[in-house]
Amino acid sequence: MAPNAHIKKAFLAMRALGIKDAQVKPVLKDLLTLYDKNWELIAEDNYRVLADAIFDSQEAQAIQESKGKKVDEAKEDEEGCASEVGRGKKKFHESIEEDDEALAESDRPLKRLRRRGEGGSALTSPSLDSPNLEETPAYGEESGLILLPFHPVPTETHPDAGELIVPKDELITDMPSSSFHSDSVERGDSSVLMLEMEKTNGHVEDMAGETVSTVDGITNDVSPITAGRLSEQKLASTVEDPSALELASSALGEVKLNLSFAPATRGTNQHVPSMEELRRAMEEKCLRSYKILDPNFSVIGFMNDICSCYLDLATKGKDSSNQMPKPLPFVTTNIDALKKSAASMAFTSQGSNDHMGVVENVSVDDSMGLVVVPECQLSADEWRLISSIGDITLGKETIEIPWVNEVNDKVPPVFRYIAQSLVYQDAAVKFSLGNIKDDQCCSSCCGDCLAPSMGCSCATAFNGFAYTADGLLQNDFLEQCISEARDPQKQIVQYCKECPFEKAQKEVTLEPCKGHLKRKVIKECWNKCGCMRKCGNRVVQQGIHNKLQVFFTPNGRGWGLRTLEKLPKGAFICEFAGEILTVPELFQRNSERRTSPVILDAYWGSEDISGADKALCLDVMHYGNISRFINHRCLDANLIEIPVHVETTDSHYYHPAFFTTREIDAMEELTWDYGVRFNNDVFPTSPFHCRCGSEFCRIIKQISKGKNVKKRA
Ligand SMILES: C[S@@+](CC[C@H](N)C(=O)[O-])C[C@H]1O[C@@H](n2cnc3c(N)ncnc32)[C@H](O)[C@@H]1O
Repeated sequence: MAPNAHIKKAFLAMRALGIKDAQVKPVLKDLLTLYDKNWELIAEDNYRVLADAIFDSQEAQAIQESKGKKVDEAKEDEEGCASEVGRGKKKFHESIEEDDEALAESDRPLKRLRRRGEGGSALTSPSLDSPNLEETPAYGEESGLILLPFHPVPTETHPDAGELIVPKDELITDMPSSSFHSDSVERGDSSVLMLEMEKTNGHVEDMAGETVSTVDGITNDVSPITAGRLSEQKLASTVEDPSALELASSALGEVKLNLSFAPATRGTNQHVPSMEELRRAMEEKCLRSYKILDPNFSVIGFMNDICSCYLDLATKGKDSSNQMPKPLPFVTTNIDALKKSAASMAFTSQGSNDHMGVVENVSVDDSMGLVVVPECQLSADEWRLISSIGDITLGKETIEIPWVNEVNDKVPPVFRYIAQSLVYQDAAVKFSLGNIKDDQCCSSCCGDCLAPSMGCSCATAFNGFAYTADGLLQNDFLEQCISEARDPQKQIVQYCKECPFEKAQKEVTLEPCKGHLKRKVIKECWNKCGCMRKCGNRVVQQGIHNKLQVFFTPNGRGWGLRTLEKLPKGAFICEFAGEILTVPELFQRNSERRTSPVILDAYWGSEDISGADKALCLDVMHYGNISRFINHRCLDANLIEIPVHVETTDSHYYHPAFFTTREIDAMEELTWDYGVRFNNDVFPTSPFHCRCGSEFCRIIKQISKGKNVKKRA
């Protein structure tokens, strides 16, 4: 690589960390000399050596400066400042010096991603991880736009305070220097949260308070606050007090902002929310409630919101918080992410960054920062997309499913999340009690049909229950399904007299049916049954319950779905929910397809699916659930799709449901064999070059077959 390309990459890497070029230059120069221009060493682990060297040089500089100050102080003491007046004067000087120190530190990077001694990669910028560096902003361009939810109200004494704050220089200028202690933020219940800025030597400075009104009208006693840099926060619980949460601290940890329960409330039915929970709750609140920071936004109001969020989370109770530990997604909050998203038009067409009080060089995992979004320029869909980071289902499932992109700046495609399939237009799917025959339900059951004493007609009509008492698939049943799907010897193929699929292609000469696999199906109990809602024969209808995550795959397969927890064999993951279309309707949608529809053909060929309207399929392109992100894997996929009857036993409609074919580790991608042949041009999805990585990959087999044929010829 040309030397200037190396330099450019190094600067880009540092810019992604919020380190200014001027800070990079001297250190890089030294490193090049030290390493004898060995770029390989410098670039290793995403320029970790360079970042560490910059941090080290900054720390050394800060220590040098503080030593200088101590010498000055000692001199002052020697000269004798013993009188009260003298002490007051000294305190004044100290506070000025603290401000100076903070100012001196304002050139520091936004955040050190990895503190010294901690493992892992120092740099986790998504744009750097991206295999395509071309996609990162060109050197010299502004790379990001974020704004801390912090906007002081202009006052007589601080007329400039109404301006937007640039995080990397964000001294808290609306508050006088020294120490801050706001107690008694009354919320009308017994839990009182104390917000305190404390010195790390353990003592909280009890300063004379002054009354400040907050945005929500609550009047608090607030004493002066020491200038600190929110962008250099350390977010962690304090070690000494497990119920206290450290919100922020200055770079060297001299000043900390802690959130703690008042002693009187300890031991009540409350849990201490994690910083991640709190941060996520606050991010959502800021996106939903504030959207764009208005000039009246006050940091005190913001801190009050933190307290009430904290209180809300704390009083939810331990159990509810345990149900769903909230993994913090790797969030791309910079403007480049949005430039490439559906929201791009809104951003690029309107105004320059200058209009928005712009900030540059944002560390993407500094999620206290928010994208500054001019609200009026975004469509509802775009808003939904941005705010679905924590839960792509937008609350439509009982469990949250976050999305993350550790590879590039892309955001997920716009689609409407639906937890249940919906008829698009012509599909004749209607459920009625009258259509369910007595032998197709278990009206005489009560309780749990899986209890041994029960003789349940739902089970007898379908050769026994498919589920175990643990809610997993019976192993025998699952193994049969797997071998029928994978082993051609075990497959029963049925042929339609007049295949709706061939018919829908409107070819002049109707092609013969290519055959449909006869499938094993599951019948669940439903509303006409006498059993309880939690009956063990109701699994798919209970919905998704595992911790899943949508993520961007690193090898060119777009988005995928993975599990965040270990899954047992035979576990239900999700159903394939989308628009219910007739096959002709599907073919009318001749758009470029990114998603693969599912044909509900489990019974085709075995009975007369006369009339094209009866042959149905599901399309997840515009309306769908999490299954729209499941990628294909040839043959040995870890999910299998099994037809499940819930509301009806009609053969033309069922729920295609995904179950695990084996135990799956946390963070493993969930895959499913679409059944695509790659040489079959009738499969209703756009062809894709398979990158499943399976040793049984059909495309690889085809390629090697082709090579062999050529060789023989
Ligand atoms: C149901 S979608 C899966 C989600 C999709 N990856 C996305 O980003 O939205 C199916 C599409 O994903 C891509 N895909 C799925 N499996 C793949 C594979 N094994 N290799 C390459 N592309 C794949 C293809 O573009 C396919 O049309």
